Amino acid sequence: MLVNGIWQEKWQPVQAQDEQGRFIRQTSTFRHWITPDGASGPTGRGGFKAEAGRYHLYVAYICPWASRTLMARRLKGLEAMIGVTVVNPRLTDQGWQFGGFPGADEDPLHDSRYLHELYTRADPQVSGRATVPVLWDKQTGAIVNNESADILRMLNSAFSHLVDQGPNLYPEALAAEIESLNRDIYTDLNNGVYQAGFASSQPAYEEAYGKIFTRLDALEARLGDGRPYLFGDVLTETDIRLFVTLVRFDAAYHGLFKCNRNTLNAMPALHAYLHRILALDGISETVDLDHIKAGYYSIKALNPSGIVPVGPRH
Ligand SMILES: N[C@@H](CCC(=O)N[C@@H](CS)C(=O)NCC(=O)O)C(=O)O
Repeated sequence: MLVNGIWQEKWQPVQAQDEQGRFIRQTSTFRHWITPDGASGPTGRGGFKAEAGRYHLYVAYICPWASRTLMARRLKGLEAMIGVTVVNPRLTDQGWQFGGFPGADEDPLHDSRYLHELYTRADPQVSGRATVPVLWDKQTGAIVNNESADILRMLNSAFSHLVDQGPNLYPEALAAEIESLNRDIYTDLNNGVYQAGFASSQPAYEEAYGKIFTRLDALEARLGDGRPYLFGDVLTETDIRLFVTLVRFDAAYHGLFKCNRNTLNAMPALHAYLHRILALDGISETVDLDHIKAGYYSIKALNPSGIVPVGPRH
């Protein structure tokens, strides 16, 4: 991680913990918003007007948070508006690296070697983790935002006057229900799997494991009434937020993170839901199982041998 703009060599991919051994997720540093006219959004400062070709997304296919933004970019038809660069799935002691793995890109904008160089380019005094996703502004050389929940929401609406495509991922009429289910899915699943995987005590692990499978059982029942998506016929941002965890479940969380009561194959409604979303136009291209497995299984603290399991293949 970075402290006052200096990369810390003793960086460990295991994140902060509380006194009971529970994993604690760090907060994001850059919180500006792209808006149709450049006015400021709910957080951060203004000056980031929606314009074709001005912004660039840095992502990792391994990363569920980054994948949210890739999915939104695809669903909203923004590929021609916003470029994408995919980092190497294996975290190094310098954090995310460009190139050096099939499907990983070099940095097309600054020829950086590591992602943290973008953070210090944007703010020479920055402190914090150099995480993906990063939404970069080519015009001012700034990081607009590195919080996937914000990016997902701004991609839904900021460019609609330029490209009118895809579902409204955040319909006003569902806002309260979306916020509430987002919270449950984040706590129990998106972050819950990391809490299971990075727990450093038996009770912390079991607490996370319990939350994960209670939530999966509830979602299996919810989808069991035949609805295609969580809120019925329309796909929302909540579906994206659930999908990114489900699509990694059997390949990474079941084995490496010990979320192993069952695989998702054993939950028919969730399994069908996962494949329904995967079959949407362009979505399978936002998922790369080789990156996902290589990335998660390169976490030395959890898998010292670095051996990557052969299965599952899809
Ligand atoms: N709050 C961030 C979290 C992003 C995040 O944790 N990304 C991970 C990859 S899955 C990362 O870049 N980790 C590197 C690090 O923590 O140094 C978001 O949702 O955008």
